[in-house]
Amino acid sequence: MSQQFNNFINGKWKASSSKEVIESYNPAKKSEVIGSVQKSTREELNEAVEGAKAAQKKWKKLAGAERGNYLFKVANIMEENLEDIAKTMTKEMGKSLPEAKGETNRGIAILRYYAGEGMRSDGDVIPATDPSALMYSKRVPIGVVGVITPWNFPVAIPIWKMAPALIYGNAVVLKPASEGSVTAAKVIECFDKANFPDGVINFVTGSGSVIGQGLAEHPDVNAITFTGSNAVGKNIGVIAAQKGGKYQLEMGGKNPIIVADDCDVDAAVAATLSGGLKSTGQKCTCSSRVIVQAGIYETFKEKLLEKAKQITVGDGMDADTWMGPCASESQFNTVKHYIEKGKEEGATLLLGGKEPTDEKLKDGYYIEPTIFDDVKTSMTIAQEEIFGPVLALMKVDTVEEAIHLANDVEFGLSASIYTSNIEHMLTFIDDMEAGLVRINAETAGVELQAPFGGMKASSSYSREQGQAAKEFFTTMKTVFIKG
Ligand SMILES: NC(=O)C1=CN([C@@H]2O[C@H](COP(=O)(O)OP(=O)(O)OC[C@H]3O[C@@H](n4cnc5c(N)ncnc54)[C@H](OP(=O)(O)O)[C@@H]3O)[C@@H](O)[C@H]2O)C=CC1
Ligand SMILES: CCCCCC(=O)O
Repeated sequence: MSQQFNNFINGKWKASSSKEVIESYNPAKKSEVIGSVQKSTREELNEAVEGAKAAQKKWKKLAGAERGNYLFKVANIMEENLEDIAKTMTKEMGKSLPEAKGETNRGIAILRYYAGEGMRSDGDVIPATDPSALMYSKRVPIGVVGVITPWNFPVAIPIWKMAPALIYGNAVVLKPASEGSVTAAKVIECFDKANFPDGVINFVTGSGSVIGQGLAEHPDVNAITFTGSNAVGKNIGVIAAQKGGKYQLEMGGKNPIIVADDCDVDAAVAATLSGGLKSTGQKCTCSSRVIVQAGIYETFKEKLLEKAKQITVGDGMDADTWMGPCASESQFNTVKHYIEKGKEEGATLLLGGKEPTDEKLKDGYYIEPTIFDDVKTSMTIAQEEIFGPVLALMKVDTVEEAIHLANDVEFGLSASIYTSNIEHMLTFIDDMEAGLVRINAETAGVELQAPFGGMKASSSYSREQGQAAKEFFTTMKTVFIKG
């Protein structure tokens, strides 16, 4: 059943003065509208920022424990609505229902993690040279935080930004991706039911170029936290820097998984398919380059193809679906463009590469699991983020060559190696230019309590999640008191 959501501004759900909405379609059933949100104007955005600025002055004065209780309440309310949120996610962006439930549970766990932060140390006592004086450091909030999020994790990413922002005393204005806005609205409903003080939480939907850009430009938005494409992220960083605001950018990835001769080949095959094709390859941490040592190449390739052929593609709501559709028509067209590019540039198409022939799948944005062989590092499909179910196999002679190739892209988010050799592991940990380096584990699957973020073009080098989030969502005062 299609649901229309208004903006949530200053504690009230309000329609936009534009009287226009953005409809969200089910990528598994192109004609099905699953819901709609407001196509908001700058005026609505300004009203939200103004409310956030006023509310934050009182919000920051609450005890951390009291702020934490609000987050605990949201977590409990989300738990009661888990099924509805997850089904909305699957229908809005195609992720399989088990993955959507997993993501929603992850959001709940993140809320509880940061709720606890309200009772933990927020500074250090530092001995002053004057023995009669007291000196200490104290973390304080930034003020109003703009949150701009993508469609691929429409619950977890908004929460892993909002929860730390809120617990450390900031107020927030969330602008979700248009493709994931109905799901995000369901999450905001849970925040609403937790009865936050008016203005602490704000939700304004609309096109990125109007509302997203407006958030980045607004002089009263003190910090912007963004996850999405490099093109948009870089633009936000420039705008934020020019106005003197803080910014945090998590962007694309072109993540390698290295398969060494001495590894558990079945485990490497499983990790390549799971890390590369789960969520239809639409995670910034998905594997897309598979760099395999010559000695195991043929065995690995044979096993990979055998398992890939067993993957069931279908509607994320169907229990036997392993891989759903691309999240949108535009993503579907992007993936098809890169597949054509791979063929044009001389890669060998081993598997897939087209829309499934199954009649049941005619009405969705489905692409078969796709595997290219003979991929050269200079090829477009080896260099650019496809964000779809496409794997590029590359052969090397040595692990040193593999690591060199793994680094031969502008991105540096996540990287894995499958090996039983400790020397290879240690060299990989030291030499791999990526924010997440994983041994005998797939490239996807960050844990909420650990720092998350990339290097090179993948990130602005700030880190999210775990204790690292504190660095971005607070600043430090040094206090000196003389009796
Ligand atoms: N690293 C990652 O985690 C992700 C990477 N990507 C990459 O980005 C590509 C496009 O995906 P998409 O989600 O559209 O990513 P975008 O970068 O286009 O969008 C991310 C967010 O930014 C908003 N936005 C768009 N334009 C602007 C702007 N000028 N100023 C401020 N905000 C803006 C979007 O709003 P709106 O949706 O309304 O346009 C959305 O909320 C993918 O194909 C993939 O390659 C995408 C998602 C996650
Ligand atoms: C923005 C991408 C987040 C990836 C989360 C994961 O790999 O589980």
